[in-house]
Amino acid sequence: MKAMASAPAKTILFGEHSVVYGEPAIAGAVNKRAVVKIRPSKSDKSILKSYDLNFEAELDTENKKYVLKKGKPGIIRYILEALSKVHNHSPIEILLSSNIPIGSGLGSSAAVTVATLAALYRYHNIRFNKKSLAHDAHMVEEAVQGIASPLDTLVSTYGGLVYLSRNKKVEHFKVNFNAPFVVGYTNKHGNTGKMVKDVRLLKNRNPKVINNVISSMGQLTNYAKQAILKRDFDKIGELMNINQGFLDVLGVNTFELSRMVYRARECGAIGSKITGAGGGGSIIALCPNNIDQVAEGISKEDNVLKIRFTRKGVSSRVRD
Ligand SMILES: Nc1ncnc2c1ncn2[C@@H]1O[C@H](COP(=O)(O)OP(=O)(O)O)[C@@H](O)[C@H]1O
Ligand SMILES: C[C@@](O)(CCOP(=O)(O)O)CC(=O)O
Ligand SMILES: [Mg+2]
Repeated sequence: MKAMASAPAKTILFGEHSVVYGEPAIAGAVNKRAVVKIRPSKSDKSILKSYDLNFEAELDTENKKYVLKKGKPGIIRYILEALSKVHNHSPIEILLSSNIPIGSGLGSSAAVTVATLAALYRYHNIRFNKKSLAHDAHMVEEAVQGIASPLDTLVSTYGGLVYLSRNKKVEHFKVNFNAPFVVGYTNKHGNTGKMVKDVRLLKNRNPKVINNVISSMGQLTNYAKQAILKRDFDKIGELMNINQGFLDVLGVNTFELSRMVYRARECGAIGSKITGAGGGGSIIALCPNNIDQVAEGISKEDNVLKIRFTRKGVSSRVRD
């Protein structure tokens, strides 16, 4: 029996970090995916391989440990945590492919987690639905990172452009929002777990100021929801720029992210902001009239990722 599953990356338009404190957020699945294939191992060891990420590890699924043969370990923790929830420790081979830039604010950890869990459920013939999968994947991200909102795993599971409300209700935007966005990413990576913890420490040291900022970010997300429904690009852009200011206040901005944010605006973007946890990683720029100029401007010193929003969430199948 072989099982495979794939899940999309995402980009957060509004509400990263504040969503961790229960504020609303808006994020969309994008056309970059993580693919996980599982089959019985040819030896008595469980093996994890990724040619795309250039790593290989032997997994001790019972003790959540691994021996790294090649590459960087980070993402393995999400896979081991997923295995500890579902797998019976029989020796398996896991092959991970992904075209999502990793540690770049585009939700590679969520996509890998969702795809791994879905492939495992298929492999073990365990019934699941999107609701249970999104929940389990959120638990994995929380266990690995210490703190995590349900946003990334929800979007990666369901696909589409999603509004997550204060009371954790998921609404799918019906608008055709195949909007003119450019994503720029730097070679300096961020680490979500660390950034989320740093924001918490800042908030603990300055509760009155930071609590107000976080609730303003929630308010801003609700204004953005209205602007998206009306396809009012000027308003969306203005709100993205305010959101960027708030993210700077939270301490997740960097020199490289700022460079991309301002370069995008200089080249005609009507809004640009960090997307994801920051501390490195990506920005998103709204540029309805000049995508090419903005992409060219960013690519002078950083990288551009061509994205499209996609309705396609997780997908999975088995083969005998
Ligand atoms: N080349 C790499 N190989 C394996 N894991 C990596 C590599 N680069 C970063 N990681 C790990 O991948 C994870 C990325 O998750 P996260 O920080 O949430 O960023 P994102 O989800 O935006 O990609 C982190 O645990 C990080 O340590
Ligand atoms: C900062 C945060 O809001 C989003 C993190 O996204 P990413 O892992 O950087 O893609 C954290 C979370 O929602 O759990
Ligand atoms: Mg992540």
